[in-house]
Amino acid sequence: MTGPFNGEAGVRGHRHLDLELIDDASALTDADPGGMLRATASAGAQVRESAALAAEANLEAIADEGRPRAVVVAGVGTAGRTGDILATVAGARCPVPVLSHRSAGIPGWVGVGDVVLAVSASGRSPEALAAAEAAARRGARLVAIGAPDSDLELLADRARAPFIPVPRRAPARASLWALTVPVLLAARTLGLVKVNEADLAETAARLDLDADRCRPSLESFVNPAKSLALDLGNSVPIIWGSSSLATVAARRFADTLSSNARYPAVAGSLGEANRGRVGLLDGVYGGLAEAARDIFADPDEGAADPTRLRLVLLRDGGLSDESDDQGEPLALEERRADAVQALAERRGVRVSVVTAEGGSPLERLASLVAVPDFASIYLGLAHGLDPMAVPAVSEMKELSNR
Ligand SMILES: O=P(O)(O)OC[C@H]1O[C@](O)(CO)[C@@H](O)[C@@H]1O
Repeated sequence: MTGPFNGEAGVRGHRHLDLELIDDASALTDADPGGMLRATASAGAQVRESAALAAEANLEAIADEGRPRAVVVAGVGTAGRTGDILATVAGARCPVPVLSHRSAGIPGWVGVGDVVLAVSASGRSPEALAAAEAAARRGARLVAIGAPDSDLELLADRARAPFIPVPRRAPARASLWALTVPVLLAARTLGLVKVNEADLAETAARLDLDADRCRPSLESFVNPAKSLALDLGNSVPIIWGSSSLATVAARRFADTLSSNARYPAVAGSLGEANRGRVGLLDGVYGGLAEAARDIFADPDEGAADPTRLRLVLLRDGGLSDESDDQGEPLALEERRADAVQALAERRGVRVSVVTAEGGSPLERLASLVAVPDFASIYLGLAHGLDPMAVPAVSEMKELSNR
């Protein structure tokens, strides 16, 4: 079926990629009525704004009792991703465990001596609310991060816990940076992560620069997000990160591909994939599909192009300390990334590479997130989808809350 699909739940879209739309800035704006492109372009501003908002919260209160036993970041979806970001930015040298907790409440062992960061963009996810309540009840130190005037703020007030507001900007995935910066700054107050003012300023500047390079008025041959979207069109993306930092970016890309473009994606760490999932390159959507493809076939004569993988390799290349046993040596990560590219190319599987830029881990992460974020939106728009509204998510909430 290539025509538009109008489902019961207001699902619209088409299987083919609308190549003309991609390079028509005003058509792109019309196809994005909720302003997802604009919201995503605010990433740099989010970093600056949330750093200022965090400075106004009384975060020092959580440092009075000294270093915690563990930090639990409680939240789901994008809010949950901020815990992964904290863990990777804190790195292998982080003196205490950092746990991303993605279901309701908090683990049984959490109590006095631990810190719980309850994160929810809307300030009303049952998971984050239950975590905040449980943390207060068990005497753990609590910081709440979410929408102002929300249930979460109320809970924080009641528990006399610091609250950092996240200006409302639906949907949550468009607020990644507004959610992440308060999490990092709370952890910095506890002495767990090194993020200084220059790192924040440079990260914000990097996000601004990438938003400019990915703007709708810039055509696909010079716009890295549009060209990545075109690379991925009608493929099954496999996204592997070369380092732990790049793996967080890979998982974020899978999140935005599924929500903005409604594409399935396999995402993970190359360090782990090379012991198993790398076998996908040999399989029915990998080498076998490439071998069966007739490059001279005329698509107008009904020759079906098999569904194929597209490998997206997120390469970090950041400085890692090879003088001790903290984390993996950079040379090994780089060798693995070169190897998987060679493996894909030998099988005819096409590869897109995004390479991190910048000095600090936060800026490098930003450089691996920004272009893929925009690419997922352009890909959704090219299929006639509204990247902002995901009917299946609303329908799921409605059906499961009955
Ligand atoms: O950050 P919140 O508002 O708690 O929402 C959690 C998740 O739930 C969703 O709103 C979907 O229901 C996601 O978009 C979001 O990441």
